[in-house]
Amino acid sequence: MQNYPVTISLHKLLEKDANEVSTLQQAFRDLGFVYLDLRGHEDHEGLIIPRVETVLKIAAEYFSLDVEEKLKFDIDQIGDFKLHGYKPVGRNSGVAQASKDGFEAYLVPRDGLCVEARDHQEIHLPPTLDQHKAFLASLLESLHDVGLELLSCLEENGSDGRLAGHHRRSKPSTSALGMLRYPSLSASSRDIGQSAHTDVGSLTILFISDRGLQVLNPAGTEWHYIEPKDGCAVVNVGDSLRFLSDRMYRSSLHRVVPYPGLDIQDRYSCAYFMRPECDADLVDDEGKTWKSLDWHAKKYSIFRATVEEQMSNPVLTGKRGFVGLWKADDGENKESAN
Ligand SMILES: O=C(O)CCC(=O)C(=O)O
Ligand SMILES: [Fe+2]
Repeated sequence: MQNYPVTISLHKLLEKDANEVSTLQQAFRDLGFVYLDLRGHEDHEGLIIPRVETVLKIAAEYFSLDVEEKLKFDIDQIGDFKLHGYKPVGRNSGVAQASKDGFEAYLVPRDGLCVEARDHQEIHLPPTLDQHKAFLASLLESLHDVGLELLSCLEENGSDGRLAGHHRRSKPSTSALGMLRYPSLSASSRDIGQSAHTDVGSLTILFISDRGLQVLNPAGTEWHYIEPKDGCAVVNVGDSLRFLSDRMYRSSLHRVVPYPGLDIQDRYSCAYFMRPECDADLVDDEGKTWKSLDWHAKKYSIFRATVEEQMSNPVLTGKRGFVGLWKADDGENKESAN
């Protein structure tokens, strides 16, 4: 389906085009996903799209290192909140029953790079990334600004700060830039892709090099592929924005699986995970109030759980007993939601 999801122009949003703003709001109520056309969007640091392309090259250089080298910055060993560092392939549960995930990732936190961290610590990156620290920090800032613009457009009562006000530039948050690599995404392999999940934060601004991303339709019956689109990011709503908007905006399940008939090698993605300030209050579906930081920790413990544990836990998916398992014989037009 070529026009799925809808495409929103950042340029028009910046001009406060009322039609574009209402199309964005409707799309986030219905599906929680849009393409965001960033072509020509430039801030004081330059155009966004070429800078993202540079990040993907930096990511390729970094991921080509030996795994032992990369594990010197193991995300599970740096701090308590899995906000900074390297995640090897296979640490999370996978897309199929009893399988493991098929992607490696490096997460660069915003705190310590763009804003003083809660513990006042500076961030030390692996040498391959450290030489690009200022460049990465500036991209984090630019994408945060894009996110703030989107949030202000989502405030229904005319940009009253109700959403953007929980994501102030100068405040610590769990926001981070993720670089991801899927070494092999093929129906014939077992430990592949990324299992069905909703994002923990407010907005994810995602750049993809290849096919494989799927979103579950609002009826919960069918998976749709989201194809890469030139000059566009894929932007989706996460749990925190769903909670902050009193459940008005949808945080949809999505996953990364093989594309029928394709063996994809080295699929890269780059994501800005925009998340609320650490002490923002979030009220979950059971009426429990969480500090944003604690919601983050809770959710990450579920990503590491087995598929069986996930099935009995509604926190990951918002839907008890459903994790959207993929089967190796899922083919074209057969992407059922199990
Ligand atoms: O790599 C992708 O296309 C999706 C990544 C994603 O959903 C995530 O990291 O939360
Ligand atoms: Fe995601």
